[in-house]
Amino acid sequence: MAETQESSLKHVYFFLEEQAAVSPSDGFAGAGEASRYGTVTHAGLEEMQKADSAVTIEQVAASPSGDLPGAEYASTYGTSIPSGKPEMNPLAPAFWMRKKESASSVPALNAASSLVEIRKVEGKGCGLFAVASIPRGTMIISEAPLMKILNAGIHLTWGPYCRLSNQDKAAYDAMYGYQPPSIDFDSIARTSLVDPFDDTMDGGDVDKLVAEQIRVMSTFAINSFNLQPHHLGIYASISRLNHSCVPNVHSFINGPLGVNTIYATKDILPNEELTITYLGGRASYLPRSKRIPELHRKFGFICQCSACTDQTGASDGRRELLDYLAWGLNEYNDHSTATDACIPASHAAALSQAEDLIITLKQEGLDTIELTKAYRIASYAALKIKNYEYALQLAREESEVEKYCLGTDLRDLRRLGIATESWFKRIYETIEVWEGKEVAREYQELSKKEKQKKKARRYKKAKRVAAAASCAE
Ligand SMILES: C[S@@+](CC[C@H](N)C(=O)[O-])C[C@H]1O[C@@H](n2cnc3c(N)ncnc32)[C@H](O)[C@@H]1O
Repeated sequence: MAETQESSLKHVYFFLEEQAAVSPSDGFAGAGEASRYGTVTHAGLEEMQKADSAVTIEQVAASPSGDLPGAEYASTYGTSIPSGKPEMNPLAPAFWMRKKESASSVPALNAASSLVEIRKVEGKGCGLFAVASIPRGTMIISEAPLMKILNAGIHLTWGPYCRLSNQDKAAYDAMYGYQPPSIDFDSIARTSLVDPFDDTMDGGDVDKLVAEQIRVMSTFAINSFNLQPHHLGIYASISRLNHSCVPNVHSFINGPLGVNTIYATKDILPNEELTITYLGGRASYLPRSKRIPELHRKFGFICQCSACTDQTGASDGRRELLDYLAWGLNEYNDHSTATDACIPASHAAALSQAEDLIITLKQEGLDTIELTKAYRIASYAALKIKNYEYALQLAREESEVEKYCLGTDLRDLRRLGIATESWFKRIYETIEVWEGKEVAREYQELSKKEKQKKKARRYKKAKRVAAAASCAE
């Protein structure tokens, strides 16, 4: 059991690796980081779920954000991104820009949402912008992929592209494209896609065809998301989301629904740009001096977000602290000894460290999916020291963040036993084992009441926001 718990702990911070799914949402930590923070696949979570204990830290490894664009080309095309990482672009290393100017004409967005529209943005091509006030927790877009391919090779884009309807082809053709110089698109096209024995084409025809295939492949490369477990997908609207190191929306690939959902993780004002993070895992916590070159190397742009332009050092200081806190909590388990100052050696110390992590994430504006995992660890530690009320309060906080990042249709997470709902169940079971049925029932009642109070407060706030918005109009 000790071994199971420890290996599970390795995954507590899998989300740190994940949020990339860049989305093109959900990150870009280097391959070397994988062993330190661990990554969790659905299969891995299922394994973790098998461990049987009243409360084990595997339950802490909560909500997946495994929606990020695929890393799966890595093996085929030689990038160093480990498979399964939620990176926005599997072909990321060393992109060079192919057609930034293509954004000069703004294509009509077949909007998957009436809350956003596509606009040109100076220096970024196009992006998605709010056309109304969008309160935190709003599901802004729910979109099926325009096209998806098996993540076994970029050459697989050509066939599905040719079969797109004219309308979908037009949406695809309007998208932004890069050619990563690290990938030899030309030889992929000539060896995998052109029949060398076809003598009906002359050399000029072949070159034209190859150029067209390269265009299609490079568009897919920069705009695709990782659809677990085996596909990559490109979205007419969602692939238009630009990056910020302080994002205001979260992308979640909801497998059972077959859609990518975009939720507002902050209150968004009319005309504000919607942004996701292309960075995941520890890469999010890099100081700007390292983050900026990393984004440039992988995506070909210089990030000008508020964190990257902060010259005061405050943002860098917080990210350094986040890295320290998160790494230590990742190493924490029921048997931790303080071999390193940042690894909590007791549950009380872990609780305090997780609280610091929560506060710092909020201060840095990273109050998105990472926060659910921080709450889960804090709740786990509180439960271990038998502070049941606090454990439940932290679980309710987690549940709220889960809702505003992922929504409520979480069939996959429930099936895997990693949704907050399952964590609540585990807390009650643990109380029952340790304190008896009656006490567990009392806590359940108490938590129900607190949930209702919270709901009433949320409702009042939503009414206030709606009233303020109608006054402004
Ligand atoms: C998935 S596309 C995003 C949509 C794209 N801007 C468009 O016009 O369709 C990714 C590309 O957008 C641009 N981009 C994304 N975020 C950016 C940012 N914060 N600053 C500048 N360019 C950015 C980069 O060129 C990047 O390679």
